[in-house]
Amino acid sequence: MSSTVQTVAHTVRVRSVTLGDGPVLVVAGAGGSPDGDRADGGPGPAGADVRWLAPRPGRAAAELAAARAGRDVPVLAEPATDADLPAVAAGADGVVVGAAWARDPARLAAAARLGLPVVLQRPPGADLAEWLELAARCAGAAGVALCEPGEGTAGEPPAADLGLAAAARERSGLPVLAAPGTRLAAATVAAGMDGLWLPAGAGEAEAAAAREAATLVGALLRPQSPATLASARGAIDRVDAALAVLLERRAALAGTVQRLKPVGGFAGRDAERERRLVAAMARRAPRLGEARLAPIMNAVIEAGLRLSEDAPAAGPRPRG
Ligand SMILES: O=C(O)C(=O)C[C@]1(C(=O)O)C=C[C@@H](O)C=C1
Repeated sequence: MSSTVQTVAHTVRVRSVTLGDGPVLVVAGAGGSPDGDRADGGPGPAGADVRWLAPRPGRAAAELAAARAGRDVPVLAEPATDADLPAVAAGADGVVVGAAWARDPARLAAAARLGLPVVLQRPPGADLAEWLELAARCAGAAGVALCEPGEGTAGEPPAADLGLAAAARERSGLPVLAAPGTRLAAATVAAGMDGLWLPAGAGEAEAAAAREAATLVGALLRPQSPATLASARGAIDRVDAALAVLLERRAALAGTVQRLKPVGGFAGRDAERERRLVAAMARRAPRLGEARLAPIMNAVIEAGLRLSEDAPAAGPRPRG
């Protein structure tokens, strides 16, 4: 593939996206069993930042081409056989070394030599030392990212060992993807993971939950240092998304307070309470400080009071 693939320290560039710096990426597609579910080039869930394809033996070229058709999303490919490597090199933006390949030194080396970024899954039962030792053997790769697939429970998609994945990230400095299963998207982002890996079979709802966790939890917990206008605006958009959720929640709570106070609304405004909440916020936002926060919070408070007058029933009813 003629796509640009480059590595910056601790980040791995996969065509148009970067793992390890910037937003948490949603990676969706194949895998999920020790051998990797071999999938066709179907569309995968909408909203994924990266596709993960496990082409069937001998069909890598055709299935990669089908996966690319109509969607400008970077594609990772998990080869089935050694004979598929040239097609992967030609048609994928990164190569996945799945559990079935990771412990085969010749195959690991051959995958790394393709010159693509490598996504190295932790083989079943591998401890941190073994996983990082395998990563160190990826000479020639255009960067290495780790993927923590977790162990499956009966009837459930696998969920990552987040403690192990976080330790791998800290120890190696490499970006790490981890499988959130059906319930741990927010926890996976909070654990510092750089990508959420949704194995084959994940539907639109799981992809949407992953995207939401990447946006909201990422905005709160993931430091960003964007270098381009587009990436800086993307980071602002994520922070604004989190702010919107919090503002809506705050307005509902303020509405509850209005119904609980002896005198609610603008008539019951409490200047001392407002001053104290601004001072408390300034301790978490020292660069903005009280003087800049005060007018912001005044606008927020007044919007809440107006909402409680316009739509008094919209908030939750106080209990007891
Ligand atoms: O805490 C209260 O008394 C409220 O009515 C809530 C609230 C707010 O939105 O935080 C709104 C108006 C008051 O002047 C102070 C604070």
